[in-house]
Amino acid sequence: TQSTRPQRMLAAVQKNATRGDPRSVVKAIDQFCRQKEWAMNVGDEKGCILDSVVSEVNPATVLELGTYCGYSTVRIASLLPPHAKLITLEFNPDNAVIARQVIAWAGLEDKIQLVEGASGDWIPKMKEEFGVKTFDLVFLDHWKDRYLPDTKLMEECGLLRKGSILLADNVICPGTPDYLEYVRNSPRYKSQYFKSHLEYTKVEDGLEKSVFLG
Ligand SMILES: CNc1ncnc2c1ncn2[C@@H]1O[C@H](/C=C/CNC(=O)c2cc(-c3ccc(F)cc3)cc(O)c2O)[C@@H](O)[C@H]1O
Ligand SMILES: [Mg+2]
Repeated sequence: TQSTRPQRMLAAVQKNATRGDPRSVVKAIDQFCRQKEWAMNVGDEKGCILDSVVSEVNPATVLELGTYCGYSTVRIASLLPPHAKLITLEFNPDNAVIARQVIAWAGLEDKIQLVEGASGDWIPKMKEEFGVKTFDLVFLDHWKDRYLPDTKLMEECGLLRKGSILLADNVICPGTPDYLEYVRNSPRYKSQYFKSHLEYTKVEDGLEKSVFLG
């Protein structure tokens, strides 16, 4: 039976990366996507911007919306201080199966909680289910038309505090126009655009970093 792209990506990790070495997992996926098959990971170029924001924020609690195969999950978790926690939401069970194995290969299971389900269902339950008060950093990389509704939901559920950082992928390509308009014009956010390129291509894309002002 035909394999899927996530399955082939996982095979590339298991073949080329060293168990317990997150950077080698990231490198193996980037090589697979450059040399074999494009895939919608945040990638190495935008990944460096992601790394610098994570290092600057030094978050104790991180929420990722849209795990996919776990590339950015591993990238973020590899930079977290001890005892920091990353919760990542993924509603496609096939992708979740792959992501769990990528996370395990990187040896980051202790820092990452992959929750299977939809962001809209889980955001309202974060406090009661996971004992999370607020998130220091949220990485948005799921369906692009869900960035805005989920951001409003996080506000309503009190999951953002003064200084919480939202970092959104793909604000140019495929684009998240309603989200961009909101964070750039709302008095409750201070927003900044980091120009880059769509993963593994020369097409323009970028990350939007938005500080919640409370
Ligand atoms: C809505 N709530 C949700 N809750 C939980 N998981 C959710 C989810 N929405 C989507 N997901 C999951 O996130 C992942 C979806 C990510 C969507 N990303 C994109 O569409 C995307 C697409 C591109 C892209 C860019 C150019 C192009 F020509 C083709 C594709 C580039 C990217 O970097 C992207 O992130 C899947 O694993 C999906 O199952
Ligand atoms: Mg993306």
